[in-house]
Amino acid sequence: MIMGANISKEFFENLDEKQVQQCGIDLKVGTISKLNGTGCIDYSNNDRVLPEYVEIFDSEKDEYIDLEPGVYIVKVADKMSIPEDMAGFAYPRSTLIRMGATLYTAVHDPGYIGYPAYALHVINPLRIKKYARIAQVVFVATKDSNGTYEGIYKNK
Ligand SMILES: O=c1ccn([C@H]2C[C@H](O)[C@@H](COP(=O)(O)OP(=O)(O)OP(=O)(O)O)O2)c(=O)[nH]1
Repeated sequence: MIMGANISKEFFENLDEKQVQQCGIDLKVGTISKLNGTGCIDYSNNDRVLPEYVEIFDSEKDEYIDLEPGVYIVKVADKMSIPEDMAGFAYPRSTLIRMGATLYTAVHDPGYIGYPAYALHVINPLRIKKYARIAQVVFVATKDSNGTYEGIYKNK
């Protein structure tokens, strides 16, 4: 079952009412980075390498950015703390899709705490203004989870 927003808003600090949707929470843009170099993904994580992130926008100090088609990494400005018996799934806002851009997102694990990062695929040129709401996250109850998230992205 998807949690109603009156439950999931408790997983965030400093939310604005505008972010509280019917069954999800809208997430704001924090920073935007370009990718530089080659990533490496393997089985054990021993050889895991993330490409260099070159920050090109920060909602704290910039008003807007005009993005050309390409792939960028967006770090959201909202910190979430997911309970041990829930998981989160983030989607692009439909407004973003209607402008010819989308997000690629993964599972938000039980026990995860932090500011998620998503890949933003800009297909049609796009202006993003500071703290734009670009994603919506929904939370579901998990049954019999195998522990909580303790990986390298926790508290980042
Ligand atoms: O699009 C997403 C989805 C999730 N997360 C956060 C929440 C999630 O709990 C955490 C780790 O995600 P995942 O388990 O997919 O990471 P991994 O690549 O398997 O890394 P690890 O080795 O730390 O498990 O990252 C994001 O930042 N972006």
